[in-house]
Amino acid sequence: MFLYFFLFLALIGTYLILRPLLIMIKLKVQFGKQVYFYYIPILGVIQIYRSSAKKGNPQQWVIDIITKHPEVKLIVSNSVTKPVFIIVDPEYYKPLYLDHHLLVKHDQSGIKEYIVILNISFLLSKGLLFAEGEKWKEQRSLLGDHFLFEKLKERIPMMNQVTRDAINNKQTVDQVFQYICSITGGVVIRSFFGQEAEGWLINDKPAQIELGEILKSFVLVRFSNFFIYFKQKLLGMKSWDYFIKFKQDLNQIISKRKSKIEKEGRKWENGDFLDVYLNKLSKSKDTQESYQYETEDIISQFITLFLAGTETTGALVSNSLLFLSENTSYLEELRNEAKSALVDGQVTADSLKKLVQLECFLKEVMRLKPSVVHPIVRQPKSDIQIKDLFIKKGSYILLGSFLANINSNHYEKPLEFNPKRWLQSKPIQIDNGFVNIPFAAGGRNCIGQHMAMIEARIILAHVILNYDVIKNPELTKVNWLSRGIQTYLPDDAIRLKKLE
Ligand code: HEM
Repeated sequence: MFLYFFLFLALIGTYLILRPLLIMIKLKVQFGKQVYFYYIPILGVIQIYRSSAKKGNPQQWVIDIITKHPEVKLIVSNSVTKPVFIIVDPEYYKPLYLDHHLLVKHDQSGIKEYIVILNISFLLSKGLLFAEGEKWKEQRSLLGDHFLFEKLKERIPMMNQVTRDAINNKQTVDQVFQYICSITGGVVIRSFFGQEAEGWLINDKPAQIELGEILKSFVLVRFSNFFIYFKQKLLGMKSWDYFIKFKQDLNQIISKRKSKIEKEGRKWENGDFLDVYLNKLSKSKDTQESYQYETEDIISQFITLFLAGTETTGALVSNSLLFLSENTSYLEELRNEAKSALVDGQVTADSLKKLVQLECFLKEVMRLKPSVVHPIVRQPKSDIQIKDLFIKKGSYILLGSFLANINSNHYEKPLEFNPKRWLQSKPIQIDNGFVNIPFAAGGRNCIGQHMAMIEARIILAHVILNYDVIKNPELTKVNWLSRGIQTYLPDDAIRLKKLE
């Protein structure tokens, strides 16, 4: 009896392990050369990305597939017993961006689980990135207008100031990514809390630096395993009390603004996100609105914007500096453009428009080394049919456009770094409007995209006017760090040295 039970379990186990392979074979029969499949029992796509990362670039395996086989529309692999669909053809992923309600964000490495275990749900759950349904809609409509250029341009002087303060403090820079993130993080903090967060220290370090470190350790747990979590718990490394401490700090900052309003009346002179929230908070108490805002909404949204806006924009600027260190003629060209665009040493709303070459440069960097390679992994809420492709509920989906962006069907010499292509009338040969979408597309696209592009232009203009950008002489080959599978980052590749 026991033997039959064991055999039964073994049969089920074998079926589950082989199930993705059967799906891949079926797709191969249906699509022929247009489907590429890569099956590794149980480990699947995680193992493929890991071994590619060990060779210096986690994305190299997919780049190789697309370079050798531009006809591929779909790469299929597995994650334990589930199929993973990497959708390459824009015609297939476009409907999913447009109808984003068909999919749900997948808790990639148990982030929600950790949040519950650690009792730190205030961190992200109410923020835009992870909220779903009505809660997401409400938050998006509350903040949407404040991310439009007309509103953001009021923040341009602050962005100049934060960048120039950082530059004044540093003669040479070795840790370029961290340095740039201290600027992009500073901009998010100031955009959210205005002057109220001036001088905010966490563990005696500037908040924009320490907060980045804390979130990194959180992300490390997210992308690693329980072992690290317990190690941190048992050995007392990077205590989770940090989270509690900065929640207290944030509560204090919010209370300070509230009492200021009580004393001086509501002036709205700050125009920062805290104002937007406090305004909403006071109104939703008076009226019987369906969604009642609380202080935790504010904290959660701040952490979300810091997480979504700091390293992404930081990676864009750092990656741009690497390309500049490899091509000094571009460096000179962009310096000249920046010099002529600045007004009294400041980038203004008008001078931003003159940074045309710089904008093309950033676009080309994002095409080849995107700050977000894929949006967060998705799962269909129920079985879906996209054209002739059927995807079962619960499968994993990685949406494009990184692979479309390096495909010879869409670009001439796709792997060549050529910012000038963006000055051509038709840089993308076949384009359904979804080939070059570094900020995703549709209703769930990046709310911070204009802010990111304004910031990146301002920071890069100031940095190249003040520093020489040098490739790390000790490095023979640039390795690209894998932060999950999301961000592309050159490992310790550049140095900055103040110009005489
Ligand atoms: C170069 C910089 C940036 C890039 C490449 C980028 C890219 C993206 C992408 C691809 C998404 C879609 C993610 C998904 O659906 O899984 C996204 C979402 C988001 N981004 Fe950005 N982002 C950048 C900067 C920023 C900035 C500066 C902010 C705000 C301070 C921001 C805030 C957000 C938020 C809140 C979402 C979630 C939006 C929603 O689900 O409604 N991002 N971003």
